[in-house]
Amino acid sequence: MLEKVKLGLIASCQALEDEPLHSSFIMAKMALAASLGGAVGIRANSKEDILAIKKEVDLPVVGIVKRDYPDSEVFITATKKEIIELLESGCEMIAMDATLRKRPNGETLSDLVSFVRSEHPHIQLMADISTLEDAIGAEKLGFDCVSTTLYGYTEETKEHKLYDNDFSFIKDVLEKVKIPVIAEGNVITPEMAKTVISLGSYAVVVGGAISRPKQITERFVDAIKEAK
Ligand SMILES: CC(=O)N[C@H](C=O)[C@@H](O)[C@H](O)[C@H](O)COP(=O)(O)O
Repeated sequence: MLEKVKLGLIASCQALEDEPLHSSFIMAKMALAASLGGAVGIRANSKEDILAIKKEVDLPVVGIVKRDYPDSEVFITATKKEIIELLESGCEMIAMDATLRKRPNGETLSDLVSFVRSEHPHIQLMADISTLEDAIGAEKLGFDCVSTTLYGYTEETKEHKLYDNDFSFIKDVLEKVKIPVIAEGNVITPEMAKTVISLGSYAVVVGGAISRPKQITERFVDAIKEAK
């Protein structure tokens, strides 16, 4: 998958149960629209959505399963159960939370990586990181790439947005790891996408700004309010 998405746009097509567009049919159509627009890869949540997307578009998919657990804050591909679902989905790459936080059931990131590597070596692995330490740890564990997905979404980083200080977080990650760094999270304009690629990101993932109409609408409404 990595070869196919180099310097390109990965469109994240996700809608959770509480979102208006929650539907595998709609996510597959979103992916089709993204594909027609020139996206080179899709990021998607759940086996059902990925199966539907795979029928609609011929693009590589990075799959996740979002699931909440009572004993952990980790919710993106948290345990082996989610990995097994993704292995049945036909996705080319699996992304998982690669923060240093405790996982549910006492499972460990290193065991999950070893499981995929030993049993399914053709599947590539993306580390969803929130800090520099996460990125360095993920590279040591043998991930194929890191994505800045969780920067701004953990207790430790919640005050930050990816675009803060001219994308200083991405610059730091790019300096510290050799594996491809993918820019993801709050890339909300084409200019921002261009910036992260010029900084050296391997590819860029854009979600809400493409596939979450509620979020896009709110941005327009807020801008209009400022003009009043
Ligand atoms: C933090 C979290 O749960 N991120 C999720 C990860 O898959 C998605 O909800 C995001 O849409 C995705 O990361 C892309 O980011 P943005 O939608 O900001 O372009």
